[in-house]
Amino acid sequence: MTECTTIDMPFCMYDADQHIIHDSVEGNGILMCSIDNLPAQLPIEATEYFGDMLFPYIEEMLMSDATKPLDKENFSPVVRDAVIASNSSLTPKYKYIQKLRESREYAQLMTMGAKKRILVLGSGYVSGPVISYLTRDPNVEITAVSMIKDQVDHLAKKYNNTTPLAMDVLKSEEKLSSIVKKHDLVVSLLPYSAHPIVARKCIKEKVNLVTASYLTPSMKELQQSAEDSGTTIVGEMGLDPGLDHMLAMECFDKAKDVGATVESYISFCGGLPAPEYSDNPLRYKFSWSPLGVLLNTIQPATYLKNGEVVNIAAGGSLLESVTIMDCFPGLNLEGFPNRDSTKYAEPYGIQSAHTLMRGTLRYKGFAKAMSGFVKLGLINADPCPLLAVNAPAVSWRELICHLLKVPSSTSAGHIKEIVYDKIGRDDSNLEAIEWFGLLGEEPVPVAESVVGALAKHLEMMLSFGPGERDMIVMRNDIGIRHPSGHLEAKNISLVVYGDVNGYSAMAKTVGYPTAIAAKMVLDGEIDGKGLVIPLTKNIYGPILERVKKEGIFYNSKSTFSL
Ligand SMILES: NC(=O)C1=CN([C@@H]2O[C@H](COP(=O)(O)OP(=O)(O)OC[C@H]3O[C@@H](n4cnc5c(N)ncnc54)[C@H](OP(=O)(O)O)[C@@H]3O)[C@@H](O)[C@H]2O)C=CC1
Ligand SMILES: N[C@@H](CCCC[NH3+])C(=O)O
Ligand SMILES: O=C(O)CCC(=O)C(=O)O
Repeated sequence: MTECTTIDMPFCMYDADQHIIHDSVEGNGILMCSIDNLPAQLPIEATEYFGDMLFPYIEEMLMSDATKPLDKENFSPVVRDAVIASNSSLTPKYKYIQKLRESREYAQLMTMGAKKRILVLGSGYVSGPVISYLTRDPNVEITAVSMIKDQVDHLAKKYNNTTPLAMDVLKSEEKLSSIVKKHDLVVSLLPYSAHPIVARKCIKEKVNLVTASYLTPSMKELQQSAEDSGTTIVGEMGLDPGLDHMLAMECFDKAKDVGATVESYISFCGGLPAPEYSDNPLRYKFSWSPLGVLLNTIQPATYLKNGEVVNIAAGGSLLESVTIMDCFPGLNLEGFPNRDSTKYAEPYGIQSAHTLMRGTLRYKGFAKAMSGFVKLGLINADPCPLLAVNAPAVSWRELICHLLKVPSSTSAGHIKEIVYDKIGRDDSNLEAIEWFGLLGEEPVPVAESVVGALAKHLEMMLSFGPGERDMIVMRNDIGIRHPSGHLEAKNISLVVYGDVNGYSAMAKTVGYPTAIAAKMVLDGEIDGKGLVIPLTKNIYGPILERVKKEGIFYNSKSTFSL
């Protein structure tokens, strides 16, 4: 139907052979009635009858408690049988709806025909270029999945051959399996903690998987089962980790080819606002998962410096190990170590290096302001029932009182004094805490943890506005000893700016390598089984070449000394 019939003209005739609609009820065709304003046209008797039937049940419905499980409610059978969903699940009588939905989605997927199907999980900061790149091939069909329907619907409207699907991947594992099975490849751009669940489904269904995320211990546990099932699981395929590995390996392999030895490797990378948009106390705006950014500040770190292993404890100590970085002298940068760098000595094949360090770059001032948040207990991922969805709302001031174990009736001046002591009586840190409203009356967002709430709060204050852009800066410094005895100090710089009102630099430098790798897996260009990261020439060679076509360029310089 191209339009609805009306109360005055309730019928029309559709002649499918001729593909014409006419008002007459005579002649060939199907008699159609598609009035779209029926509820407003119900006769008054029907409304009254319905009201009379409903009335006896109103009181028990009003008195019910929606947070209680259905079987704990004292409902009459009529009301109980009318409850379609309770506590986020369909009630037993209505479980069939899930089956109907699945068969509809399955039918939709099947209409995609003989094309290659890719399941893209997550529609956050870096997903755009992944879908954009993959849908350039008209033979690729994407199913884009995320929790919020509007977000995936938006992606589906923006890109060709993209079908949206809103679901919570972690709450519907059975459904996830059935969807994975219907695809040729999965690209997971979910928060990294979700990847092992997705990877297990992929292994079970023998569907290859690509992520931009670190291969964490729980991913590494899957090595054997992935190999046994013949599944390829590509990880660390973004910017950092990702392009950093590829640029390093290209350099190491070239050094080895000429009989040289790599003595040191230092790699720093930062996703930053372009300098003109760094005007806040953290000098930072989010271009990728805010929770990921915040949690990274309390990770432990290990690196090798001049032959000595340096360990930095978890809980924020790395913010104290910050150093001024002069690698891009026009930028006021600082750097701190990122995770365990030493574990790359072997996969990089540079076991003899005396220095091996990976780190994070920020504008100067980030680490100090962030350390104030750490000291107040705001970067804490433990479950916090105080912030649960059904708990009474709390303000940031009340949360700070709770974290500092002082009564929330404490006067504003006294709270400020206690906070000031807690952060080492640092004026600029106190200013930052006030700037972000953390002593104010604004309600704390609902979240599973304090850091989850802070991530949501900061994301609202530190996102890129219209016309603003981000940048990514990466710098690899490599010391290479040549057979002649000369030491080559080689630096590789990668600087990319976001497109104003287009893709961010982070989305491009994470999304394009991920998408290129996904296409390579799909086309059999990457065919290793088990866990794969981009350290071999057959992988990094084509990717480093292909990202150039997407505007991602790097340059290198060398100086030699004896
Ligand atoms: N290697 C690298 O250089 C980089 C790696 N990454 C990694 O890439 C991945 C994507 O990053 P980014 O886009 O910044 O992350 P975001 O946090 O912006 O996006 C995550 C997406 O996953 C969705 N999601 C979260 N939980 C579920 C769930 N249970 N079911 C369905 N959908 C869910 C989110 O939906 P909603 O928005 O509704 O919550 C959102 O669309 C992350 O793992 C990140 O760590 C990111 C940047 C750089
Ligand atoms: N380490 C850099 C880049 C991270 C990109 C995501 N892995 C930063 O935190 O800004
Ligand atoms: O996805 C991950 O592994 C974590 C995010 C990340 O890449 C990082 O911490 O730099």
